[in-house]
Amino acid sequence: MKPLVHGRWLLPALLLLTLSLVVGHRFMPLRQLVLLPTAEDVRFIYDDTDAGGGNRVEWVDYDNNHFRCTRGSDKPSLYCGLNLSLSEDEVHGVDLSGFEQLRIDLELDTTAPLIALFMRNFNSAYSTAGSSESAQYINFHLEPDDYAPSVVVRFDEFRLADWWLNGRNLPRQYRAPEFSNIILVGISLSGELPAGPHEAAVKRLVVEGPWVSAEALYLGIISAWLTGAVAFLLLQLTHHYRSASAARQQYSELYQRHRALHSEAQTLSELSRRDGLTGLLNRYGLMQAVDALDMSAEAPVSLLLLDVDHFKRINDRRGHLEGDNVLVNVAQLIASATRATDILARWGGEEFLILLPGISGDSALKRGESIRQSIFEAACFREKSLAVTVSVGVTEIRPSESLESALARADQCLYRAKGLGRNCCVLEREIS
Ligand SMILES: Nc1nc2c(ncn2[C@@H]2O[C@H](COP(=O)(O)OP(=O)(O)OP(=O)(O)O)[C@@H](O)[C@H]2O)c(=O)[nH]1
Repeated sequence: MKPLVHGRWLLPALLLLTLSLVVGHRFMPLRQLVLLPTAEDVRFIYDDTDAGGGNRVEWVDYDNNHFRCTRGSDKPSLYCGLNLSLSEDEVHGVDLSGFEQLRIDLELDTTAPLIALFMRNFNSAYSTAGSSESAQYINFHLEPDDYAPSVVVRFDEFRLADWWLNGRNLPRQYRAPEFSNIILVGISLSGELPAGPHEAAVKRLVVEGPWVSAEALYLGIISAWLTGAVAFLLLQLTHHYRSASAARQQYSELYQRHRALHSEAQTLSELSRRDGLTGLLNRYGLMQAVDALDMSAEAPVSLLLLDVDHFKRINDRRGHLEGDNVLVNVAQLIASATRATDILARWGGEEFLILLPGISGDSALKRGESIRQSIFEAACFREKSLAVTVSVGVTEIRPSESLESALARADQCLYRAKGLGRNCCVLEREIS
């Protein structure tokens, strides 16, 4: 399974993306909502005549929101301005809470000491339908130094007017400006207007704010990182689990193969030590068995060298296959006449070698005699009218003597047995 290579690039890429979002968010163009002019804007001008004031308002150019306030000198100057309605029923307004500032493009020709920008927010918690006066009055006063063709006022600069707040006994949460349901936006030439005409044209009224609030952005980034981290951990866990399973599977397969090879090697090793026809040890197997034998601990150790008599004749008369059978039967007879601790080997064609640990030369002679007898009388040969006999050379291996040396003596004994007419055993002593 491939490791998660792409993970190397993913982390720097995500860090870069996060950094870009955090930094880029500050420089992203703001979302805008144009309040004026719009195709269906509803606006009207007003003055303080009914309140006993001395200001008179009139349109100079309705299409361009251009109005004039003329101050009469005999009465007080209260207010005079232009309102923009954002609600048909003065109850359902526009939610501006996602915005951050108000931008107003103005053309002014006035010496008014103040220009009030204001909004009204309807909330049934403190407002009554049909009474626009009950909607929150949120305002900000521009002073002459602030007058400019384009003025921006942040929402956090707006305040609730004291005259609206006083006497209402509102709970604390309603004593701060709300922008969630604005039903009216207005501009008013305020303060003590100098006598004479004052003109203002509202070219454009726009609210602006980020497409995504900083709070939502950071929350989104944190959520994305947390989700990513959990997903990454899960992927890692799955990856490691699969790798571990694959490794376990591989280990198990290798172990099975190792066991099969081991058993095969044991079989081959065993085969390499055995004679293919009789199943007795071959020369190589015998040497290994002798190497493993502690001669001094097992002393005395005797050696029998046994040869089938006139075997060539058997082969010639009964065929090679029958000759093989004779060799197999002789091996079986030898095996059944010996102990498990004795070491049996096929030494050559029709020659067998028997090592008898813990057995002296005299006892070995008796054993050789017993083996010779059992072969001579074997029913398996008599049944086939086969006269199978063996001659045996017997010797006791001397302390520290090599096998080759003892074998040479046993061979002499065997030669002597053949000379004595075969089908007999000769002990080394008998020829010395
Ligand atoms: N069938 C068979 N014959 C074998 C095998 N190995 C050797 N021989 C034969 O054994 C015979 C041994 O003959 P000789 O060495 O002349 O000995 P012998 O006929 O037994 O005579 P003596 O040893 O003097 O009694 C040969 O003919 C070999 O071909 C074998 O594995 N199978």
